[in-house]
Amino acid sequence: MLHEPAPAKINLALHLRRRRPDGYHDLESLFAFTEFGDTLTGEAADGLSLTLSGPMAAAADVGDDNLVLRAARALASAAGMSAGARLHLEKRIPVAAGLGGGSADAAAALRLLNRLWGLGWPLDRLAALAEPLGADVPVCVHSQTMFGAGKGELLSPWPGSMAGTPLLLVNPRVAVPTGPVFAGWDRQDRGGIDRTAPLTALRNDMTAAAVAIQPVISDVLAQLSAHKPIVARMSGSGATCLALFDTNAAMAATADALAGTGWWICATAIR
Ligand SMILES: C[C@](O)(CO)[C@H](O)COP(=O)(O)OP(=O)(O)OC[C@H]1O[C@@H](n2ccc(N)nc2=O)[C@H](O)[C@@H]1O
Ligand SMILES: Nc1ncnc2c1ncn2[C@@H]1O[C@H](COP(=O)(O)OP(=O)(O)OP(=O)(O)O)[C@@H](O)[C@H]1O
Repeated sequence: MLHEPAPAKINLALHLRRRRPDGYHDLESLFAFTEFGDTLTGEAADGLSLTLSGPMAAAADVGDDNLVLRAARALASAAGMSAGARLHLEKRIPVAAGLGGGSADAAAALRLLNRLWGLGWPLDRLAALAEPLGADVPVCVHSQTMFGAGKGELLSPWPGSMAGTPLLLVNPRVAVPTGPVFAGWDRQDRGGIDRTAPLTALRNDMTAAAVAIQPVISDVLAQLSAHKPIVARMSGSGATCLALFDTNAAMAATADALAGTGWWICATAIR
């Protein structure tokens, strides 16, 4: 039995640049990954199957459309073989939450099946195959802090490590679909990411459009900011917001203070 972690993705910064003729958006993002995530397990089998368990399994129960299965079929087809694997997903990442959950699962499937089927493909080759599965899937194949441009698939290394930095994730238990948030962007290019700037000088340009759809997101950001984190910011298209802290004690105190809200709260760290 093979095990593969599917770390949740966060956008420490997300700067939108322009709407493209194909309807997608060129962006710049500082992507990072968390110690928290889903877990995919798999073993050899004749046909392809997927079972789900875990706190968020119901929302990810989308049958043949599951990104794990779509990734498996894409890899088998590219490798010229028939897809055979018995897969199981422990689903913990909230769905439609800005944490790239489905993308993380698709990427985990590519890494796991690359091993199970003895393909030996390098990560860059898996990431190229991942592009049609979703804009976040290539970076999830790497699952490490990276700078992304284009739709998010033009990846380059981010110098320095933030691994171990205490991180709080808070989702007000509302699902936010990605497309409508992009559509609500005011199309003002506020500039790309200055790689030498401190995190606090960077932005998530999707925040206003997401707040227009789910106003509770501004409450989450206000409550996190009140506890003086290094930075508090929405991730992706929301509604999950993240806060980075200097110490685990400061993170835990903030988690305690928000416990009464009924929001989904996850105390973790950057991986
Ligand atoms: C918001 C982010 O999560 C930030 O990391 C990503 O840009 C979105 O990644 P994703 O969910 O994997 O996106 P996809 O599944 O490829 O696209 C969902 C929808 O978002 C919009 N979309 C996505 C990525 C992008 N660069 N421009 C877009 O306009 C498109 O309307 C698309 O139909
Ligand atoms: N394994 C999966 N886990 C979650 N959602 C999946 C999965 N497979 C397919 N989906 C579909 O993908 C949709 C988006 O879910 P996901 O959690 O990936 O989005 P997200 O957190 O909004 O991502 P992003 O950070 O890119 O905005 C779901 O509504 C669901 O229909």
